[in-house]
Amino acid sequence: MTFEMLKNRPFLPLASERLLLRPIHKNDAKALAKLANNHNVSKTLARMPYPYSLQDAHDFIERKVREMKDGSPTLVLSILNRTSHEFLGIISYENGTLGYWLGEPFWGQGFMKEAFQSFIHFLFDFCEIPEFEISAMPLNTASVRIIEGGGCLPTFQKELYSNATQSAHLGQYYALTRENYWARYCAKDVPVVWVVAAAILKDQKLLVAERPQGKSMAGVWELPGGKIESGETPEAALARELHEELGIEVHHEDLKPLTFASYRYPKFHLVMPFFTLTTWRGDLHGKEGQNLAWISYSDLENIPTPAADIALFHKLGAVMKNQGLWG
Ligand SMILES: Nc1nc2c([nH]c(=O)n2[C@H]2C[C@H](O)[C@@H](COP(=O)(O)OP(=O)(O)OP(=O)(O)O)O2)c(=O)[nH]1
Repeated sequence: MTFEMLKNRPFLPLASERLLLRPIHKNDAKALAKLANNHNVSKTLARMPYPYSLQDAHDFIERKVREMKDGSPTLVLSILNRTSHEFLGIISYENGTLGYWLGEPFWGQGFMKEAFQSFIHFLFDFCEIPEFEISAMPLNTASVRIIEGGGCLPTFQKELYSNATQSAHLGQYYALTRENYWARYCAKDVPVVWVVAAAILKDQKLLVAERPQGKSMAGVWELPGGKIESGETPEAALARELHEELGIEVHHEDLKPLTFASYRYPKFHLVMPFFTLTTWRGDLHGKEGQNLAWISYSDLENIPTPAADIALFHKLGAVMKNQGLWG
């Protein structure tokens, strides 16, 4: 996928343990202005003005939303608390350069490290960017730790002019290539986990299930399915899982293979054959107390999904919308 391909498609929010990253939106203006109007935040940033008014926030958001719509290589995402949806800050990629800031009340809790990891993984994996550049003022030690801890390598030093302090400071520049990122990310051997999942479609809607509390990735919405047991075929495993989870009977001939995911999570490598299903027997209902939802294509921008599913949902959208099976 490239930035051009993100155009005119729903942007699936990026979910991590505590955070949600999604494109900046005009409703963020008030919270953004409140957090940005803080000299402690803007003094180590090159372009942020101080004081920062509500009008500044509206202008910034309007400009960035327009640039993202144009299909330019720009992603400006709001960092939100995944549960409360409170606005915490911004992370962005614009023409090869990454930038971020976090509101002062949220410093010192590892939020930016988490947002940074989730965002750069998406940029290298899904958007296939070849590399990015990032800079920080060395006096911003928290930021330097995140950048260096993320594997970025120092390139050169240059003066950075801070709008807020109206003065120039020494800036350290860094870069990270896709090749170096993957080499580092994949350096550790992790187990391969085989999972099978289904896109169940009815009346132009897709069924998704919320991962319950207590499981990994709790609260994200996934496709029904589960782990393939030893000796099982993907089809048999899916039929078993759908019977256990949804009380339906599915036969081999109901299942149409669509694509598969091969996705590296930090602790395991997921391989997930992915089938579509439009016919089954029995009354479909959640048998394990899980929340279920029938969603349309545009609803995707409002539900967090496992990172591995983002590409699957796009593929599903491309195929099923054409066939008139998903609206
Ligand atoms: N069922 C399903 N699982 C998915 C999807 N996307 C995705 O990354 N997964 C991951 C989440 C889990 O780590 C694994 C499925 O395991 P599971 O649902 O059978 O088992 P589990 O949650 O009890 O296992 P675990 O995560 O606690 O290890 O695959 C998806 O769309 N559907």
